[in-house]
Amino acid sequence: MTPMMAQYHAIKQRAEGALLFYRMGDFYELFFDDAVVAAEALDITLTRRGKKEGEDIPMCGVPFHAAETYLARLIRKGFSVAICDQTEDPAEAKKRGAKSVVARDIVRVVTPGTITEEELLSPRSANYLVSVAVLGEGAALAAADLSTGEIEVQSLAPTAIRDAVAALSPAELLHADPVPSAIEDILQEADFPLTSLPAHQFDSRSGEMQLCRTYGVDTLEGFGTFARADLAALGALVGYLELTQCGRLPPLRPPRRREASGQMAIDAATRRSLELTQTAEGDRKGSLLHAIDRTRTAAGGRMLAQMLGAPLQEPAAINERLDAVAYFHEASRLRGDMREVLAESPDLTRALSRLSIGRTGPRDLALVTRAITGAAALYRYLQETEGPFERPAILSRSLAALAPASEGPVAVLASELGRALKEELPYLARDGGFIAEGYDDVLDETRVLRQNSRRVMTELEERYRTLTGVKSLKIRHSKVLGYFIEVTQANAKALTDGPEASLFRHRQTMANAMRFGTDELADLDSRIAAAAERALALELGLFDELCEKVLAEHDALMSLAEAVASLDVFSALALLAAEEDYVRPQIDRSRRFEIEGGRHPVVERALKAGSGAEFIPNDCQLSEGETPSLSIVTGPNMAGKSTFLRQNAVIAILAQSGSFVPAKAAHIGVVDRLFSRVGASDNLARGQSTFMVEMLETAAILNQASADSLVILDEVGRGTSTFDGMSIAWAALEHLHDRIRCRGLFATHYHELTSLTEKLPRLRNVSMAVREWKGDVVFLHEVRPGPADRSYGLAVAKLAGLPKEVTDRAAKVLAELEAGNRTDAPVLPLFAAAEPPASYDPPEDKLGEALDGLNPDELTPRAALEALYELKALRGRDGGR
Ligand SMILES: Nc1ncnc2c1ncn2[C@@H]1O[C@H](COP(=O)(O)OP(=O)(O)OP(=O)(O)O)[C@@H](O)[C@H]1O
Repeated sequence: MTPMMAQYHAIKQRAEGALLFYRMGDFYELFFDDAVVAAEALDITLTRRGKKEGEDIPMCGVPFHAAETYLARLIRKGFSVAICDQTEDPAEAKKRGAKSVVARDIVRVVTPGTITEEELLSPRSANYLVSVAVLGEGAALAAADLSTGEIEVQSLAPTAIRDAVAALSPAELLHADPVPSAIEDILQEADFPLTSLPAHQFDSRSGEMQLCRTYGVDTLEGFGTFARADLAALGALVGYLELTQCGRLPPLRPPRRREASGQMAIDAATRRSLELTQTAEGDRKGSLLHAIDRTRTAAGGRMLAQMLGAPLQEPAAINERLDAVAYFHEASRLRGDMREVLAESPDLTRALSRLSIGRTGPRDLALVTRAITGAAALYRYLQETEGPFERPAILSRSLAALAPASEGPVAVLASELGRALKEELPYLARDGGFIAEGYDDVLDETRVLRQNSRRVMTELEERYRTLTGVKSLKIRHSKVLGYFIEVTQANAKALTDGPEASLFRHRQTMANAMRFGTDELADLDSRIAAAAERALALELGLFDELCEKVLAEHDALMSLAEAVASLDVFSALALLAAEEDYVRPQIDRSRRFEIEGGRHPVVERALKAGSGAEFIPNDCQLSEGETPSLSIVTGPNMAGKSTFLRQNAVIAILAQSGSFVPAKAAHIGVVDRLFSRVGASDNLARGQSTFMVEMLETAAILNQASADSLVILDEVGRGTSTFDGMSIAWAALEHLHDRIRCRGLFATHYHELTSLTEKLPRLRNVSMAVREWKGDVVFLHEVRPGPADRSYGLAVAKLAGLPKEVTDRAAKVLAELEAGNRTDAPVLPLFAAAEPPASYDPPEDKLGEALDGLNPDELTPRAALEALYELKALRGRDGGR
């Protein structure tokens, strides 16, 4: 093996699972399997270089200058790449002997979850590296966004991991190897890159030490209290960040605790079915987020996505947000002014992260300046405009965070950066020429010589012309020769044989010209070169100083960036409300769900863009006074059931995220958990039958929903034989009605279910209105009280273009079946066996009633203890009910 290959193998071993980009001259080369994989993924030529054990060594390479593009493609495909650079000057290596290899080392491992480059990141979504730790009964998720320096942790039960992971939608997930059994399934169905780390990296004790090391503290007490699983997840996460960044970590903010308890719980299946932030196909376009996003900054876009992904539960917190939206809703002039500033506001958060890891350039400094001046303008608008009502708390907080942009060190920083930087800036600091004239005296002096060189040269040229009498004599410059004198062959004699011949040294003979040098020129040349070098060194020094000055204000700038994002979000939501005619929802702790004239933002938008058809608004009432109720929705396919179901879930999410809602009026008692199941067919890839998936999901709902939940089910039991499916749907409805007593919407094709309203007092029937016209159906998309009279399946089949023979024949079969059914009413096998009581009485729930009668806020500790004894006793009597 050649010494270079030996070095390659030693380094490759340390790269673990990553592809190794091995720097050779102007290329990053890949060898062996890496080359085969990368050539295929990048669609580049696979060549060979040398042999190992008689076999050709496969190789492919990407040019150093274009490496980022290739890197981006590999990362997008889920690969990790270890960048191995030369760590010494090749000249140094030569000194050790002609055959010695240039020292190289991995300088960074680029993985999907640890990228910071603008080119690799999507500006409007967070890029989360997530680690999951399971320790016995406890589990934790830690998540970091390296591009913003944010890091957070949440403790949860192992059963809650799936939904929490879905909420974060990770760019990369870290887990222990061997895989804890609690997460085996989650990993199996993951559609994001997974990285396994040896189990010892998930050790809570060493995790704690790792965190203390990273944050430079002796104890973590100042950051709050952490469970063992938290420490394990955080420790593994931070350890991995350090490993991949090879020690160059941005200043991470102390881990923040994500309080899942304050949020509306939305499980993974619900997120998928409602297409909150992406469609089933994984596109942003067509998602709810896309339909409502009017933000103008990338950070605002990320904040909105975060809010929509984690709606709140606390009415006070929700109303605080709604106040901010209402403020901008009314103050349309202020909103317009601010949004013009926002449109020009750059992504300060990500620039700060790049600055702190040194992956930055002069343009990021200019970006900081623009961000601060923009923030100052926002501050002025907000401060000086008299609003429609007293400034809401959120906006007052933003105002306070923006204040430093107009005075104090941050404002000083902006003006200093403004003075320091030129208008046109190079991408890299090492290209030089970015510090403005007049900022630094020494630099200016150094530059004078270079700037004057043109004048000095013209003077010199004139002098040499007089001396030699050659009018066409020129002073020119080339990379190889530096400055030189050029005359035509014919004129050369004047220099070689003239009176001043001793002055001129012959340097080069060209076809038509002769080139000469003089001591003066050589001297000037080296002074100019030295000055340029010195100027660059000075500029680089100033660049570092400026970066340090920016980082000294890191925390203030981060708060500034957050305030700008928040103003963007609330003014964007206000604009949305104004443009799309949304209304402020009334939010409280009741169990009401009353929507008047609700609409679906995405379907409405699609209709507008497509046929231009009007969206028909529909009411939805899932409560009677304070008591929750359920609705069964019937009607033919294509009549708009799914849309109606989803729109109400979406309205609840929007409202609790702090947005106005697409409706005429809305009164919603906060929803603690939202379940939505609309079609389960897309899970077939998991290798489970549609029916099995549906049952698993229905089980999850029936086990987890509470009286504060909102449950939306579309055609449960569809994937099995009619009677089985109907029986299950029937029993599930009863359970939701009697035991859980939640709010819910239930779409079904089983018309038999509509008769359940006779037995279940808090169940209603609604249906999608349809008109028949000359044998064809016309969908009115209107929700009306009462069940649908029949299913119109045949009419829809006709609409879909089924051959006429088939629909005619089907009509005959249907008529026969219906005739048969009339004499022979269907018996549901499940209930036929169980003989359901004719008049249905919900079982008595003494324990529940006793609980309902307690108000913890009014109890003394002693009374509480007594109440607890009573409840225990009741449970004993109830036989466990
Ligand atoms: N309220 C509405 N106003 C106007 N058009 C609507 C409305 N609701 C639905 N539509 C239109 O009808 C189409 C079908 O709606 P949707 O998918 O909700 O029907 P469905 O009854 O659930 O059908 P299926 O039972 O086959 O799933 C939508 O794509 C939309 O174009």
